[in-house]
Amino acid sequence: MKTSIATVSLSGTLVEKLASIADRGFDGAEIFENDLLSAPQSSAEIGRVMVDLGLACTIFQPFRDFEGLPPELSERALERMRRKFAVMDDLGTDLVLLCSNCSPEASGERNRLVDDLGRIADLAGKHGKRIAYEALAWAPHTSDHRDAWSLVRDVDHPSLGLCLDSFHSLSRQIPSSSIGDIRGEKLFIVQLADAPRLDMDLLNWSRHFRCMPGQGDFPLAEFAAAIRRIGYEGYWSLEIFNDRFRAGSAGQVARDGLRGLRVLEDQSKRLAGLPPSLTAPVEPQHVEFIEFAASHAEAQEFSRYFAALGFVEVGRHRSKSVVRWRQGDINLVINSEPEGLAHSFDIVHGGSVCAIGLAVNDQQAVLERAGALDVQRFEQPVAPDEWAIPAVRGIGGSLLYLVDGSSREAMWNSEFPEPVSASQPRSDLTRVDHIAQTMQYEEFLSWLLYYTALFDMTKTPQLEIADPMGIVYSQAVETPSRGVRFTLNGSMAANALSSRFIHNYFGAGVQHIAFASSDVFGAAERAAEAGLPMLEIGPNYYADIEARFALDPALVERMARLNILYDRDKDGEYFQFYSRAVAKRVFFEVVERRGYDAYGATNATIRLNAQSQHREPAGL
Ligand SMILES: O=C(O)c1ccc(O)c(O)c1
Ligand SMILES: [Mg+2]
Repeated sequence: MKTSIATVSLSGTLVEKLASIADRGFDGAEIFENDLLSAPQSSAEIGRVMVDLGLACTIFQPFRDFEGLPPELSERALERMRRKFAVMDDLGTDLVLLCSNCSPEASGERNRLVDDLGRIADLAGKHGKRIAYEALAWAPHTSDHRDAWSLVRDVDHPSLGLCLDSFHSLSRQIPSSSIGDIRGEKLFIVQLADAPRLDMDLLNWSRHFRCMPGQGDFPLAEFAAAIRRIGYEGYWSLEIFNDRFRAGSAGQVARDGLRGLRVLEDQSKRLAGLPPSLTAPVEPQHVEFIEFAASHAEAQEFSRYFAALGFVEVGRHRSKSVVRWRQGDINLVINSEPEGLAHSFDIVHGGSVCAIGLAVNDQQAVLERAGALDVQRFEQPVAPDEWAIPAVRGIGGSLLYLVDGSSREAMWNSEFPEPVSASQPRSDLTRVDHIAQTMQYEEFLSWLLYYTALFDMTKTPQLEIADPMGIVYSQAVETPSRGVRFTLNGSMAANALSSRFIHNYFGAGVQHIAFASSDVFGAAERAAEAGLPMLEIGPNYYADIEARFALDPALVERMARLNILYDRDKDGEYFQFYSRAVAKRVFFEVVERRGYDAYGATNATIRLNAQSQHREPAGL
């Protein structure tokens, strides 16, 4: 697959954009005219920069408002086009993008459109140039790629072809099967963008909300597969108009773009019956362990919470200052080593989660996919007799260990041989239900793509949750069998809990951990008795759910006493309670799912308000 990205997708000056694009490994770049107009370099100099960087100029764009104009305007537009050909010579491209006409002066009369497109194609041909005609979704006359194709087909000129842009086609829900009618050699360029499904006007949706393949809701794999089936051999070019991306790091956006493109390449090849280009994604089975970095004092605080929740310290590492707590299938590891990654993590963030271990049945497959998708591998020296667990970098510099599902018992026995406590863990908590990670709003889509690209995981729709200090965006990524679930949270509001977390914590990280229980009432009862600092929920909530869900008053009374929250949907019922936060950072949740598959989003507002009671007066 020949890859490209439009310069309009990234932040920075034109030369910086091109450097980031080349750095990440794209084959080419679309030069957006505005970027060129505002650059201090001449077009010839930009052309040389691209050659030096090894980037092809895949297309020069856009050229607007040509076909269907009154004759005198049409002549002027032709002259404008002629001048652009000189710029294209400097840039080293023969391809220019012509957007369907949006001018109020344009006619939609078909014969005129065919004639005009024929004239501009002739002109291009004389200059050795080619024109890719694109139907803008909001254009008054040609807004559908099927219409654009019928014009291109009827003009039937070697210098006129089509540009397919997934945004314009999929925002209008044009069936991708219609691409089958296009002749492959007449498709001059493919532009790709994903987008969230939004109910808004097409132009603003396109100019502000496009995102990288895999970050939105469009059926891009079908779109791309249909293009493969007609034998398209040209560039696949990302064209992402998004305010957030243009405000963010060009390197990160370019990396995510290429990551999304590689995944799309693989998915579309599989759909089109071609050999896949990536190792198939692996479904992580479950969370094998969660590792906390903590000083000795912080370790005591964590231990107090763990013990109250029914965990027991079952082992000490044979050579390191690391202990293992256990209950059910949950392993919590506290690392208080005076050096190494956990220690650096503790210095930066304070006691917190520095690593997560996911059990997988094919470590090698995950590593291969990580390598192909530019996910950073983490390697550290291991002692000769130490169990080496491969890891990749995750959120906020934390680690994601890939634990071999078949040898995990042997791993625990070898690394934590010493039994510590004679007492048995309670059986209130069975497994890790989900892990909530909080990040800057700007990183949100990036981490969403990280999980869904690397693993066999899909995302739920994005939710907006009302924090008393602003809106928090929340979205989950989960495996098909729900063995692993992460919820991602980010906010633009400076004082929302998620933003206070990032501020307090110096970066993105795990904000809470939810454990599954098959007896949430018993678990809450015993945790409270054992002194777990509970998050208290006010009485109005309980009056409301009793009425809203027609619940038995005796049950509601019990929930109120134990601070248990409730939700119900078509699938089933959800019960949940929360601890207070350890050192104002990480907190714990216990959930019982009775057929329910979501995360109690309506209760998140209640929880955020309850937590906001504990906010420090300074606003932290
Ligand atoms: O929003 C626009 O005007 C615009 C311009 C060029 C494109 O290729 C496009 O898809 C949209
Ligand atoms: Mg486009």
